[in-house]
Amino acid sequence: MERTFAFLGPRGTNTEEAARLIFREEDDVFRPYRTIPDCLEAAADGKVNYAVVPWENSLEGSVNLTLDWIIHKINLPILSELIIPISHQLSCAKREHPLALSDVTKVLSHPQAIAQCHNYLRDYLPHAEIEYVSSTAEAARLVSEHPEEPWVAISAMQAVHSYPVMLLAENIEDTENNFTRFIVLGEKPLVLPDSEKHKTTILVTMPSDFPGALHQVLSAFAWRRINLSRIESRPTKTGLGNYHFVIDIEQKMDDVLLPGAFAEMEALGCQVRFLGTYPVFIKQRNGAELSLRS
Ligand SMILES: O=C(O)C(=O)C[C@]1(C(=O)O)C=C[C@@H](O)C=C1
Repeated sequence: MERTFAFLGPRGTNTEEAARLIFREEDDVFRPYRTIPDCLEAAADGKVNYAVVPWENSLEGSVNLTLDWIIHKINLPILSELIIPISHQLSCAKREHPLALSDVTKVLSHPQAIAQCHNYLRDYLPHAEIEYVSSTAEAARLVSEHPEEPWVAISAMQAVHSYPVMLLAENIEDTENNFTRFIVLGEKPLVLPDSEKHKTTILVTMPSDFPGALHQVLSAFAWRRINLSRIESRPTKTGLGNYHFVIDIEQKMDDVLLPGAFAEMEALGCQVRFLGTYPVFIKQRNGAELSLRS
């Protein structure tokens, strides 16, 4: 049966690579959208079955736009997580001779990608202006459409192959430990391969003026020996100092332990919203195939 996936486009983004790595049925259809909110809204409005969006990067931290849209705008469960290594390539529009780095006036890319290449940019392109665009593939596309301009793009290799650009430098990310987590959201359950690793994500909103609230929330997990892998705070947008907490729990939803922890937090006056319980798939840097970290 056909499954449709919205991804942050245009073709050649890291998000598209992540989506195509895991969803490989013959009938799987991938549709590019211009922004992360567009992807999420397309899934929420039923224009596609699922949205695949970036969620967290090992160098730059959370993708706040994704967090905020999930917290404030849509109500779709997280169905799966994909973690892939990210490498960035520098390219210019196809021309007779490669552009000299000293002649480059502008570097285009997604803000997360620029942040992951700070060292290279400081060392080799300190004179160039930075222009943030909606995705790394959009940067390659824009650069390819302006061959008369001394511009370069930072993008994935797939974008270098997808647009008329030429490679100037390979793997310019600050460290090899550059991984991005992507999540898949949608209304219908997804048929996925088995995974050894699972997570559950919740959103906790504390009552205001409650001394030690965060400590008590954490102790609901600690004394049950439940492992957490991330706590991210985001403003509730109701006033300075008010926060939601997105909490990643290193296990599947169960019948006893997690409901017990959630009930304990609710008894403290916290609101607990369940965002999903899902398998995790990880591609190692040197593995051609998707593999699971044990
Ligand atoms: O622009 C892309 O290629 C994306 O898929 C987005 C994105 C992100 O938002 O983090 C994904 C992975 C990299 O971390 C850089 C950019």
